[in-house]
Amino acid sequence: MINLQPVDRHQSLTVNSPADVSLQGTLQIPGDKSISHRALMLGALAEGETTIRGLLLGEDPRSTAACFTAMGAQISELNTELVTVTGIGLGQLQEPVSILDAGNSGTTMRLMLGILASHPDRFFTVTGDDSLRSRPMSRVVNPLTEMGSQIWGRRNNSLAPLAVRGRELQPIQYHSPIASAQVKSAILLAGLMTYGRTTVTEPALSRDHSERMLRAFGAHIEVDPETNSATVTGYPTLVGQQVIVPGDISSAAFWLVAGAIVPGSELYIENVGVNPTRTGILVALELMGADITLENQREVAGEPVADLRVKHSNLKACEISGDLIPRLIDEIPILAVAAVFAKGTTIIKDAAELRVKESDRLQVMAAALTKMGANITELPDGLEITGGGSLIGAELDSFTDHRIAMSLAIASVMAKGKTTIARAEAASISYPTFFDSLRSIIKS
Ligand SMILES: O=C(O)C1=C[C@@H](OP(=O)(O)O)[C@@H](O)[C@H](O)C1
Ligand SMILES: C=C(OP(=O)(O)O)C(=O)O
Repeated sequence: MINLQPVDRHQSLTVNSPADVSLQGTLQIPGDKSISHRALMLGALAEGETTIRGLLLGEDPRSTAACFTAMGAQISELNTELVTVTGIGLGQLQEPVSILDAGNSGTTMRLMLGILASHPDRFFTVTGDDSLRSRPMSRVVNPLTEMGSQIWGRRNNSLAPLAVRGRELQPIQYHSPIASAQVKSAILLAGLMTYGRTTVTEPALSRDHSERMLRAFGAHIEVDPETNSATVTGYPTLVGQQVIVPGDISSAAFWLVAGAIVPGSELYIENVGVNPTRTGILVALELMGADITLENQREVAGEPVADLRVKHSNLKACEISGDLIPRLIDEIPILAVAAVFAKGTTIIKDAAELRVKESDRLQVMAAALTKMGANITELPDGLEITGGGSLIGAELDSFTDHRIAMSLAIASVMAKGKTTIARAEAASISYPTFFDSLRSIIKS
């Protein structure tokens, strides 16, 4: 029997688990977080009305909606059925009368900086929560400064709170040192309001939702898959669109791993976005020998979608590195849990980026899984995990990181004894109904 105590704000999750259960059922997962942010932002910048179906109702898109409402976009009440954004047209954002708050959301802050920097003569201030105020913004501030923007902040303009005075910018050809969709998107969004052609080249391809959606809204976007570069031509007319947001594969990842590691399980996960720049989790789990099938593959509003079926299987270790990392960057905490139940030693490397997410995810996962009895070593840029196939309950903390809260919750289902996860409510950043869904699939 698993006893999963309810999680409310500021409460702990308690799981009592002798793992004599399996996971069974059909799951609908919430909308894709990356696509939700972009639909709200482009809807605000476009002319006319944008409709969004399937928006993620997590805290992060709520932060984006609040920021753009403060700058004059009309956004209807947020719900999953239908959200309407009445855009105000490219370059027309109003100067907000107060500080813009990106909350916990790196995507909101970084993408928005590109938009704000290119709005001449407006003044903006941007902040976020404790976690976001410690995350590096220089990765977007530097290229935007190269384009001529004026941005000030703590620690040599690299940490929020930030102040921005919008200006007419110059186009650049930027070679990003990191594969980051947030960096790429911030520059492309700045390039929308910059005469000429602005190009971003990245060392490996990161998620391409911005390129797809910008094109759908009417921007001129060229991509070169040979060089991983994307170019935007300034001052297009953006026209409101009908966006349908698929389910978030980063949220589905928790069920894919849970179904794979809990004996006797079978889960069916409907309506999952399977954009190739996001399917690294499927590649990694396939390398580990997971039993996952893609059904009903289709295209919905410019994004590939499928239903996923996962059944328990005996996993084996694998190596996850290189160009695969940006394709599964947010799934590494839950992949570490999978590796605990895989035969052999799994190596995850080239993933130093995890140290500057909502928490230092390498350090936090290594410490939490060590406390649960796993054989895990923190590497400078990754993790080394020798699968032992068993965990014990422990007192854990999410460190207010949503991916950590959910990864440890799945680990706790497989742990013998009682696990508590403090600040488990962090899950609501990207998956407000996560614990209800977990409760619904536990069968004893
Ligand atoms: O562009 C996006 O929507 C995102 C990009 C990724 O961040 P980086 O660009 O920092 O890798 C990812 O971790 C984040 O959850 C969402
Ligand atoms: C890193 C994440 O998001 P963001 O950078 O938008 O805070 C995430 O969702 O795991």
